[in-house]
Amino acid sequence: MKILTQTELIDELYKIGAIKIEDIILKSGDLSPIYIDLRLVVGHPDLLRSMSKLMWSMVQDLEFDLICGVPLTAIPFAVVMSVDNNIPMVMRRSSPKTYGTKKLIEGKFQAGQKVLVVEDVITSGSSIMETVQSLKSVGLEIEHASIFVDRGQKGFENLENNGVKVRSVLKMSDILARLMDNGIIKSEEKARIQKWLRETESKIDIEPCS
Ligand SMILES: O=C(O)c1cc(=O)[nH]c(=O)n1[C@@H]1O[C@H](COP(=O)(O)O)[C@@H](O)[C@H]1O
Repeated sequence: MKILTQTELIDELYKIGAIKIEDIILKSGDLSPIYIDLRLVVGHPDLLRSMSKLMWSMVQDLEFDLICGVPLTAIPFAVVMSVDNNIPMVMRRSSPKTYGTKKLIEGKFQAGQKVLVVEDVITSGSSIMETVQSLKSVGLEIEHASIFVDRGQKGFENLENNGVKVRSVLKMSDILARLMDNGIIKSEEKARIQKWLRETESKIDIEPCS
């Protein structure tokens, strides 16, 4: 299987409509001029596998016992990483079940085990922190997160300040540079998007977590 290079990957993501140069409301409520929609990747199994292999290559030197994808979009990436490398997975529910076992974290684990958290896109890092807190509440330990796209706003810094080190495959700056190289955006548009990303960054904070 051919592993895509960074530029091939950006071209492919643009081709399937996963990189959108249009105003879209973020989780934060801000209207962003660019949006990365990796939910579309499940419709392209070769691309999903290629992206998961790249995510794995960024973290394979680290020590962890389990993998946990942030629900929902990162779960397919976490499954491929788990199956390809024979590392067990756990799954976080958005709220504990009110029936049956009433568990928040599903799967087989023991307190003290180290979990690699997997996420598709980070903006503030708040989605990762919600999963990290749930994992910690059952005694699991989290040191690292594997991300596909870091929007280059404050997520990296917010997560590091909360004890989670981030390794990402792509940064928003790589995406913007490639979109300009292949003529999809012009330099004025790139500058406009970069200005927006810089200006909104100062508003992006997350609560410190214990
Ligand atoms: O809403 C976002 O910030 C966001 C931006 C983007 O380009 N793509 C995208 O998928 N998102 C969503 O926002 C989440 C990450 O935002 P944070 O929790 O602020 O880091 C991701 O899990 C996505 O659900």
